[in-house]
Formats: sequence, C-alpha cells, structure tokens
Amino acid sequence: MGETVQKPTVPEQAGPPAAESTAATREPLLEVDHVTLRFGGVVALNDVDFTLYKGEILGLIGPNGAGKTTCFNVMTGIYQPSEGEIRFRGERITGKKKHHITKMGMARTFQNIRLFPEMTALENIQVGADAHHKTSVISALFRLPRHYREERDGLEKARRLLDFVGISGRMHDAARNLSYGEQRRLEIARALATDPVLLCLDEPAAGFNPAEKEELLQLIRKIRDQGITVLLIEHDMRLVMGVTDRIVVLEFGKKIADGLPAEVREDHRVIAAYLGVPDDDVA
Ligand SMILES: Nc1ncnc2c1ncn2[C@@H]1O[C@H](COP(=O)(O)OP(=O)(O)OP(=O)(O)O)[C@@H](O)[C@H]1O
Repeated sequence: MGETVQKPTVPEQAGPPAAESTAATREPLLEVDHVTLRFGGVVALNDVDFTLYKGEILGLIGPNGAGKTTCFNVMTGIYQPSEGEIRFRGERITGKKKHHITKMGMARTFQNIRLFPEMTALENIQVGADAHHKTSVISALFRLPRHYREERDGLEKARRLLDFVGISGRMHDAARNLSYGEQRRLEIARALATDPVLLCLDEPAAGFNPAEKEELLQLIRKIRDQGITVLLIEHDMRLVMGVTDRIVVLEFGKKIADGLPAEVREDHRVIAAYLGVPDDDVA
C-alpha cells in the first residue's frame, strides 16, 4: 500500500444506521474469554475478551497485523489458544475440530478466495453443504432413496442460495469464469450452505468498488434478517460503520475498544491506532 497522508478520524457511517438492530438480543452466542495466542515470541492475541450476541452484526476491526484473522482462526478451530477459551452456543469449543465447529453452526469466508475454480457455482455450493449430509458412503454407493433425496434437496438449496446472493444467472458457470465480485458472493453462499447461526466474514469487500460495497452492505443486512448473526472483519470503515451494530477494535493483539459504531468512531485510542493506516482504508 502506498504512503499517503493519514486521516486522524474515522468517517461518518454510510446509509441508515444499523441500529434498527432490535433483532439483536443480549443472549450470548459466542464468548471469547480472555484468549491469548502466542506464535513463538509474537503475541498475536493478548487477553482478548468479547461477546457476540445473537442477532447482531459485530465488526472486528484494527490495523494490519492487529490479530483479527488470528481471532477468526482461534474461533474456528484452526489454532488453539495458549490461554483462555471460546464458547459457542454455551459450549466450550476450545480444542474442538474445525468440522465439529462448522456442524455446530459457525461458518466463515476467507481473506483469499478459496473456491474450486473448475467446478460450477452450483457445485461449489453443493460441496459446502456436504458438512450436513447424513448420507453414508454405503447409501451413496447403493443409491438408496435417502441419497437421491439429499441430492435433490441439496440442488434445490444451492439454487436458492445463489438466488439469495444475487448470482443465480451464473449457476452453471465455472467459478473461475465468475467476476471477482461474483466469486466473493459465491463464497458467502457456500458458507451459508452449512446452515450457520454465525457467519464470519473476513474482509468480504476487499477489492470492491463503491457500488459493490453498497450491494455487499445490503447483502449482509439481508443475511442478518434471516436470523443469522454476523461477525465482520473489514478495513473499509464506511462499510463497517454503515452495517454493524457494535464494533470491537484490536491493536497489536489487544482489545482497545468495544462499543457502538458512534462511540468507537470518537474513541481516541481507535483514532490513534488508525494513524498509520493509508487513506484508502479509512475513506
Ligand atoms: N501462523 C503464524 N505464525 C506466526 N505469526 C503469525 C501467524 N499468524 C499470524 N501471525 C502474526 O500474528 C499477528 C496478527 O496477525 P493477523 O493476520 O491475525 O492480523 P490481522 O489483524 O488479521 O491483519 P490484516 O488486517 O493485515 O489481515 C501478526 O503479527 C502476524 O504476523
């Protein structure tokens, strides 16, 4: 990223306030309980503590290297915390395998697109839905009715999800032939195919133009309106301020703020943390 003059403020939010979040309850869905994670001498997460409540859209922000993706990786079972624990739906998930956490209802997208490029959009989603399939290898081999039923339902569901994210016209196209924005939408649809109660989005707007960002904002709201709680890592402050109900800010692995977007925007520690971030990222 280029060296540009820094902005000492975090911008006003775009669009209507996300605070019509009456959907948000105070019922905890995910609890990050004093989590520390060390990589050798690097303390990637330092006693990080926050709660995500059912029905809300929570922003997880912070400058590059603050620990946001590491936090996702600890939550989704990729890394184990050195100290502390994570609870999801009231159950301790520290030490649980990735697929178990997915089955419990947590889905995520990645910073770098991870689709199967040669598969069609539809097939990419069907693969994502496999986490919930009950058909055994035996019933697939012997083509038992249950296998056919699951296949038919899976196809129908994949179609619905493509429609939901707005790319149903591309269902038979190979993922590699989709535009960048369509691929990102497909990733979201694939994550939704696991029927999550919590969807974690890691920089979903990276590389988007303003119109695509606005469409993404609408899509995130639509996802929440389906009753899915959303955790959003995003550098684009306009998007974050426009769509989140609450924001947690990390800096050098430590939580430095946790509050409403309007509060976080005015927080001096947050403003100071962002003095090091290029203009593009805060405009
Ligand atoms: N596997 C790893 N081994 C060693 N250090 C790591 C590893 N993963 C992350 N880190 C370090 O942990 C810190 C936090 O990184 P992380 O990727 O979580 O930050 P981030 O907030 O997601 O940054 P960005 O916005 O640039 O994606 C950084 O200092 C990073 O170098």
